[in-house]
Amino acid sequence: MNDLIPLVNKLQDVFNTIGSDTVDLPQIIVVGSQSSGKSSVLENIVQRDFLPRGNGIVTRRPLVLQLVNIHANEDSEPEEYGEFLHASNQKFTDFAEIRKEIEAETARIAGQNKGISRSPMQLKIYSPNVLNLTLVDLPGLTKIPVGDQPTDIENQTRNLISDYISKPNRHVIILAVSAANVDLVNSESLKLAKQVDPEGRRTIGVLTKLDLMDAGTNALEILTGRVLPLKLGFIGVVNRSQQDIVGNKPMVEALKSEAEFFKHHRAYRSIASRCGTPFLAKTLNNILMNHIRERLPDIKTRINTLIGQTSHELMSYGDSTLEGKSNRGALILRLLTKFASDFVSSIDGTSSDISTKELCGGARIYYIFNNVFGAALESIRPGGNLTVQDIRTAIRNSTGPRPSLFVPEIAFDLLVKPQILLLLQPSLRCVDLVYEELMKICHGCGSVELSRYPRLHAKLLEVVSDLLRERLAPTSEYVESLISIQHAYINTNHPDFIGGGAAISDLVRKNERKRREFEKLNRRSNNSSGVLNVSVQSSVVSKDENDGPLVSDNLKEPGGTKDINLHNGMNNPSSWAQRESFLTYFFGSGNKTDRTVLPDQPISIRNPRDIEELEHKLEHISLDEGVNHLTEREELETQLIRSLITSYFDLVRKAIQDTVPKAIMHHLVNRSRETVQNRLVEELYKEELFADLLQEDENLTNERQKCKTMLEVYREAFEIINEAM
Ligand SMILES: Nc1nc2c(ncn2[C@@H]2O[C@H](COP(=O)(O)OP(=O)(O)OP(=O)(O)O)[C@@H](O)[C@H]2O)c(=O)[nH]1
Repeated sequence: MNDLIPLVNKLQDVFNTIGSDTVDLPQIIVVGSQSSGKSSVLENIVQRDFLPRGNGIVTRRPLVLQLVNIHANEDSEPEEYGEFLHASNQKFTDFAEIRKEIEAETARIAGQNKGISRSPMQLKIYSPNVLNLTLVDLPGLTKIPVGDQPTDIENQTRNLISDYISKPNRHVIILAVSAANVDLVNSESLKLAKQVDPEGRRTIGVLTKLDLMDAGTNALEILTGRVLPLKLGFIGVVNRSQQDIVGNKPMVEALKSEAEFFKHHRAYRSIASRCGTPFLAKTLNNILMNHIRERLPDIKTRINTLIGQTSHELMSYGDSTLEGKSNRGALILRLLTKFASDFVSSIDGTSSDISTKELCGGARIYYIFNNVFGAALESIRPGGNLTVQDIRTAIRNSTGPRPSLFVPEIAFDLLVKPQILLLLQPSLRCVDLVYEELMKICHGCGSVELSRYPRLHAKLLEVVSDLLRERLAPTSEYVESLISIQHAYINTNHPDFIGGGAAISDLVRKNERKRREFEKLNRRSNNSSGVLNVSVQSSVVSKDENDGPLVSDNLKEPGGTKDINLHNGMNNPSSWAQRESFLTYFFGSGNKTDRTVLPDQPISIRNPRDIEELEHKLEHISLDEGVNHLTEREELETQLIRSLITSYFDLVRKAIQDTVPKAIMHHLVNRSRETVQNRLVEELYKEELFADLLQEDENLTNERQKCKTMLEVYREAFEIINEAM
């Protein structure tokens, strides 16, 4: 077994380096009748005296013996010691103590009087002279119960042994021990082994006590396989007798006597080389070796793969010795061109490593335009921040000292302009988001090769970041100016705005209906009583041809006592402005005097006292009255203003939604995309910078070295495996 130790140790190193499990050697399980010599055989295999032996039943609990190889050190031989699972804090360096502990622990669990127990005792022996192997000594089979043993002792031990030797997943070698001085036909161990290993592939027959056979008899027939054929054969051994043990006969001596026995025995002489404990050990060695060999092809394949992977990794780090001075410029040019083209292709979506998991590069910019920016604009509610009072105040203020005859253009301007400014913040945010995205794209560029040169990589990032930053300000300014442009001039002649006027026409139509009803009422009340009404009437002409010219808007001064007809065209509204658009009428045609025509019309006052009353009334209009109570007309005006604001804002929003992404693409994305390569060359392709830029990353140098070392280890391991196979 010692021959195997160096190989297995070397293999163990291989396993350690490739991070694989240890070589899982088969368990060797010793099975036999009571006192057949099982413990003696086991001790011979381990070549240490440590198991209790004696006449009668000795092994009364399964003993699971794990041998652990500890590497011999160049300077010193490591200490051999044993450790029990039940007393794991105690190191047994004296093997006689181990024997005593086994006896004591057996007695503790299985009692003093021949009783047996299924509960296994675990013992680990650490030694430089052992293989990592598990050996199991089991209680011997017995037919007649003695001492404390139960009546079904035979069944109990049989089941116990079966459990150990029939484990289907575990590779188990059965050492079926039979004493030669008992008829082999009655060998319980062989019977049991046959049950679990009918073809005899993993059973070694061990015949003990050949020295105790009756005079004139021998076991030659059995040992030569003529009685019971086993693939691994029968091996005869002569262990130490009870007398030898009592007399402390050393193991070496015992081995010598055994060899002598076979050499001089008449019957066994011819097969002496295939008898005895050394041959048994050698056979076990071969079995273990074959087992290892079976596993080697797998390990070899694994090492081969590792060699391939590691070589590939090593190549990716590049060869430190290759880059001579003459190649530097070409290398830098290649790396920066690659970086620039990575940047461009990420934006264009032509990059080779396009993700299918998440949006990347240009697609994210598209997402910003359509989803983020689009949603931000959609979420703005034009006029949402304007109260009725705001609108009314604006109207009043914009009319100055004149009565508010019509919804004035100034009020509309005043109110719609701040709404347009609401588009500024999301537009600028859109620029920022795209800028950030381009930054991200630039940080995502670069190859494994580039990672070798952290300084070059950092410089590339710096130059592209500078370029992007340079483009950010003009882009933001341009976008800001897009809003300012919209803010600068309110184009009420915009064709889309007139489309928005349809809503107003509805409003106008409603008002017309109300006006007619009101007129009827008014006429009736004028005829019947002298109730004073101040009625300011204005007419509007709808653009809607079906509607024809419409007259609307009545201003009814609160508590007014007299009709003031401000509008001389009232009697024949279609005579003026019939062909004018609603808006031209409403806001004038750009000429302020047009708008003031109507109030300049003579006011018909029927009674001079009415004027006095009016003046009196004006003096007493309280502020509250003026602010809190909306007249019908004011309500209409407010509604109109609101729908006009919405209509106008919508068309501006559309324009902004369209032009901002275009501006960003032109000023920021395309510009940087087009100039990146030239800029990089301009800034970095300078002879004096080459040395600094191409300074290699220290980590990478270390990685390369580690990789090289690993490759050597794998190659060495590969050689070891090749030798072993
Ligand atoms: N002369 C002689 N005695 C042997 C031989 N093998 C074992 N013995 C003796 O037989 C007795 C039993 O040996 P063990 O090795 O304890 O047998 P075992 O099978 O382990 O016994 P249990 O554990 O009690 O079942 C001991 O006294 C041994 O000295 C042998 O080949 N020749």
